[in-house]
Amino acid sequence: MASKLLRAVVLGPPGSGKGTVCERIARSFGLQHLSSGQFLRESLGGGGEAGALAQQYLERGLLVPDHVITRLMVAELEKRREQHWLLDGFPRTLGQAEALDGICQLDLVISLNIPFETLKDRLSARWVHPASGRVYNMDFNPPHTQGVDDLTGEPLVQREDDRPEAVAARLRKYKDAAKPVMELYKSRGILHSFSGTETNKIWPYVYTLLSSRIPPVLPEEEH
Ligand SMILES: Nc1ncnc2c1ncn2[C@H]1C[C@H](O)[C@@H](COP(=O)(O)OP(=O)(O)OP(=O)(O)O)O1
Ligand SMILES: Nc1nc2c(ncn2[C@@H]2O[C@H](COP(=O)(O)OP(=O)(O)O)[C@@H](O)[C@H]2O)c(=O)[nH]1
Repeated sequence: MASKLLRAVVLGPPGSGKGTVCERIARSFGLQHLSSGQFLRESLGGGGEAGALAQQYLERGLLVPDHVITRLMVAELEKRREQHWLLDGFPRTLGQAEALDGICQLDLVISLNIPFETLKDRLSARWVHPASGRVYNMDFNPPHTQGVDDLTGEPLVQREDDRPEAVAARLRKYKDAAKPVMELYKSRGILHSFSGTETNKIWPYVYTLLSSRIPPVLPEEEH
């Protein structure tokens, strides 16, 4: 078993289950789940330059410019040089992938390939706790009490860009930006694609792949 630090990325369209799969991997293998969306949300209101810049984009549901997110992610990765990590939401463009290449060598890229109809259904049933980024789904993982976050009891909200009218355009945009990123990782032989409509069915394959690189701290069924 390799002892070097694992550098992994999970790619997939909005609603594909990146956050859900990353949480399971983080728990099962004891590695850090680093979500670019989460870092951006945390940077807002902190008085910093990155936060002020990012806010203008997030308010409008837009991707932030490459240099803003790259600077933020590089700073976070620098703090975690001695840890295994897994990226969720970054890189999202070829420019970001090239910047990431400048600071590390990726071992593994997991791509979640989920049918469009499934994505639409999931996003319209997604509810989030804005402060923490915790995500619920009214069918798949509902909160204990309807409409409120399990840990804080604060209200859950539906994101504007999860409305069905906004989803198709969002998915198209994702595809255009992600295609060259996937091609890059495929050409390098580190891309592993998983297709299906249910995270629970994809999970055992993801677990097996990860187990070949890093020892698990929890068995597959205890994610
Ligand atoms: N790598 C990135 N490049 C540019 N903008 C980003 C990046 N990551 C996140 N953002 C911005 C734009 C996103 O709309 C916002 C929130 O990100 P995130 O929580 O990952 O949700 P998302 O819009 O990607 O939807 P989803 O969780 O459905 O994939 O942050
Ligand atoms: N019905 C159903 N919902 C799922 C499944 N996997 C994840 N979800 C939900 O689908 C939504 C999108 O998942 P998320 O992990 O946020 O995806 P991301 O946008 O790629 O990070 C969330 O509400 C999840 O709880 C699944 O297998 N079935």
